[in-house]
Amino acid sequence: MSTEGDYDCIVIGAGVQGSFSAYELAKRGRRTLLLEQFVLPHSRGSSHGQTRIIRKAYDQDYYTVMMDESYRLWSQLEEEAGVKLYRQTGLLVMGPENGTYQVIKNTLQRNGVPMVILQPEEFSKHIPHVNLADGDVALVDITAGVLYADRALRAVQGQFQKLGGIITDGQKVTDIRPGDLVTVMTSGGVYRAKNLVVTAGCWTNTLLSYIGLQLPLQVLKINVYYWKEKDPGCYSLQNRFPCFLQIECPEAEHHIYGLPSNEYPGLMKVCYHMGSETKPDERDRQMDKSDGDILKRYLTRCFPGLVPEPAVVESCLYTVTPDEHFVLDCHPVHNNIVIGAGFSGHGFKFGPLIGKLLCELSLGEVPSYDLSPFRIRRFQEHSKSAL
Ligand SMILES: Cc1cc2nc3c(=O)[nH]c(=O)nc-3n(C[C@H](O)[C@H](O)[C@H](O)COP(=O)(O)OP(=O)(O)OC[C@H]3O[C@@H](n4cnc5c(N)ncnc54)[C@H](O)[C@@H]3O)c2cc1C
Ligand SMILES: O=C(O)[C@@H]1CCCC=N1
Repeated sequence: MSTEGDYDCIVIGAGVQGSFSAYELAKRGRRTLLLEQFVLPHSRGSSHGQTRIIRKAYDQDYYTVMMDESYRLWSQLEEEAGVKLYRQTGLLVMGPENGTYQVIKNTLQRNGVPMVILQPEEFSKHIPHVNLADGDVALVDITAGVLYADRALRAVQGQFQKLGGIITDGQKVTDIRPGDLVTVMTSGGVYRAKNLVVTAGCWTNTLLSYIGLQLPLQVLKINVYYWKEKDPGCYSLQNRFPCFLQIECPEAEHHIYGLPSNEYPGLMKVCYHMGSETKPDERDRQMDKSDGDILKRYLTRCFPGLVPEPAVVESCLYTVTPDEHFVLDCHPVHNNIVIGAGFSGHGFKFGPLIGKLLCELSLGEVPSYDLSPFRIRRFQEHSKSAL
């Protein structure tokens, strides 16, 4: 058993959201313990892997507005840690003129986000090697790009430790006792703190079951596919190929997205924004790869420069809420317990801001943004509160 200790705050889960929350708390002078069940770094949750998309192209204003600050916080971390975490590539958004594409375009315009609308007749001049589907239109969110995910986790955890924060990995939290001092039991010790932040990704409901709460969260296994370029480099970051988001296409019910080839030379990451249900500890027993067939059909039609057979397949997990919006809130009864969950496959880019917001909630401050879209009580009819 490790040494017991009292902290101002304990954060459970060292994924992107827990790591940034711990870092913010330490920056604000709080003695903070970050607990992680696996030995770090690990690839069993949602935050591992080389890359993520960062963008302002959203269908809700509040995400676009929040991204303004998130970009600034990412660049602050880059400066503090002396590492490059973001590469601007732009995000090519393609889809039928009406529907989600139009909503995203309106949001970008309303919020003055720099973008380029590509006329179909000049599309291939700007974006070679891509066939814009008949009836589709396209724009580029200029602000968007690639975040180096694994590197970002290393950077934020390193900065947290430099501020005196303690990371205890390889210790699974097995019970939580609420109170003025919250007691957290792990496989290796017992810890106490005035405040607790739960950022446990797909395992959130297991942890919430110790404190009388359940959220309507669905866990999905996402197959992360890389596809070989026929002409190496033709979709590469070095050749200024952008990230892309394909909305509403005949092959797919859900979005398809991709990032330029970079981390594995000659391979481009293209994935389906949907997966099959799993339990977090049984991810590798979920073998459904039907999304691969959807992607093959789409790539054959729209990305003729890729071999339509996956070259590399990795795995990752989404924790999805019914409306795909995050959960950022205090526990309904124990207000010294804060929950950050349900990032629904789009939370990485917000990491630094989520950390700041969860820190503000934890310190009892008025949060910097209106958090009503992220409240637990929106799930009234879904939530199985055992309180
Ligand atoms: C394939 C894929 C592509 C994505 N693409 C994008 C993208 O392009 N842009 C974007 O913005 N977002 C993207 N996302 C989403 C983003 O990566 C997630 O929203 C984010 O990583 C969620 O982080 P988290 O900290 O909530 O969860 P996690 O990273 O899973 O962290 C939770 C941590 O809690 C730990 N934990 C759980 N239970 C316990 C316990 N009992 N005791 C101790 N520790 C515990 C876990 O081990 C884990 O390390 C993508 C996600 C996936 C899977
Ligand atoms: O959040 C993102 O940018 C990616 C791409 C679109 C679907 C989900 N994640």
